[in-house]
Order: sequence, then structure tokens, then C-alpha cells
Amino acid sequence: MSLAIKQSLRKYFIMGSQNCDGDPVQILESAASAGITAFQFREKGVGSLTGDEKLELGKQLRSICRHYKIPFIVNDDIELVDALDADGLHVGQEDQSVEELRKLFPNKIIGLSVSNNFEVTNSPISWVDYVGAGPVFATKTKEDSKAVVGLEWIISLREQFPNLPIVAIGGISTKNAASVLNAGADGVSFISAVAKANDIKKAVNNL
Ligand SMILES: Cc1ncc(COP(=O)(O)OP(=O)(O)O)c(N)n1
Ligand SMILES: Cc1nc(C(=O)O)sc1CCOP(=O)(O)O
Ligand SMILES: [Mg+2]
Repeated sequence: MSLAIKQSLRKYFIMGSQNCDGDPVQILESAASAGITAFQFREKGVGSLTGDEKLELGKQLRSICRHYKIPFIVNDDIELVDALDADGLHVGQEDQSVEELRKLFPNKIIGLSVSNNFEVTNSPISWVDYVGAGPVFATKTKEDSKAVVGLEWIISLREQFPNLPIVAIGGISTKNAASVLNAGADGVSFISAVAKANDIKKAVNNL
């Protein structure tokens, strides 16, 4: 189980329509055909869709993930997990507790964000399938992101948890992705590096 999760975390694309200048369906299709290993539907923030429009976009993105046999993870919106038959969900420290979510979704992938040692110490890490650790570098994509943790924190998290599936997030680009993997992350997650790329296939290949 853990090995499969770690492989899925290797190139983990996160996106919602608010992150895209073009059609999100086309963007995910290009990214999936280029080899992303997981996708998170994060329809959230200024300009994002709600209600039926969000659901309809989610269905189209879900179908692409099914076609390419990559996990489809829903961010925050627990009601969409069943509605879209998602493979899992990702929540942060301020979202619903992972103990409750594990009871609701015993067989789904559950990811939890961690941004500092206090959060790690106070999180039920054993209930989750992976952690999203960051922001590793500065990001403009998430307005309420926490303090930058740097590569050093990824190294120390890996030392503390040798087997925990870890995906790094925040400011990850084709130029710095290798350094993040060398620090001990199992994979990189990214929004703008692919959603805003001029050449999506090249960006995915280089990540
Ligand atoms: C893989 C991954 N890691 C971290 C996050 C951030 O989640 P959260 O802290 O809940 O913030 P929002 O994404 O909900 O704004 C993530 N989404 N994915
Ligand atoms: C969604 C998200 N979560 C973060 C965290 O640190 O938990 S940083 C972030 C935004 C990542 O976008 P980009 O790849 O464009 O920097
Ligand atoms: Mg959240």
C-alpha cells in the first residue's frame, strides 16, 4: 500500500479552474497524457466555481483520471468525495479532523497538510496515507500559505519518519524539483508549474 502511494505522489498535479488561463479539462488531459501520477481537484478561492458548475467540472476531470488510471483526490470538499467517486481526499490542519474522516472513508486515500513541527507532533499521522509538507519555497498561488519551510525541514521530516509517504508542496518548479526529491520527499506537488506552463508536456517531463 505504502509503495503504491509513494509512487502516486511522484508528480502530483493540483488544480482548479481558478488556476487556469485556458480550459482546465484540456490542461488536465495534457498533463495526464504527459505522465502526472496523481491529481487533486482544488476548486477554491477567487474566481472558482461552486455548486453544479463545480460538480460538472469535477466529473470531467474525474473521468480523465480514470482514463489514465491515476488517483483522483478531492481537496477540502468532503461532499464531493462520494459524488465524484474520488479515490481520496486532502485536508489541512484547519479542515475536518482526519480521525473523523478515516471513520467516514475507511478505504479512501487521505492526505494531510503539515507546515511545522508543532503540527506534526499534534497530528494523528498514523491515520493518514500521506502528508503534504510545505510550503517548501515561496508561492503566490495560496494567499494564506504558512511560513516557508525550506529543504532542511523536508530532510528533518524524513529523518523523523523514514517510511512516511511525503509529498512536498509550494513553489515547486522544473528548476527545483530535483532538490526536493534529494531532500527525501517521495514526490512533488505543484499547481502553477503546470497550470501556467506554456508547454505542459515539457513541464511535466521536466518535473
Ligand atoms: C498535497 C497537498 N499538500 C498541501 C495542501 C494544502 O492543503 P490546505 O492546508 O488544506 O490548504 P488548501 O489547499 O485547502 O488551501 C494541498 N492542498 N495538497
Ligand atoms: C495549495 C498549496 N498548499 C500549500 C502548503 O504549503 O500547504 S502551498 C500551495 C500552493 C502551491 O501552488 P504552487 O505550486 O503554484 O506554488
Ligand atoms: Mg484545505
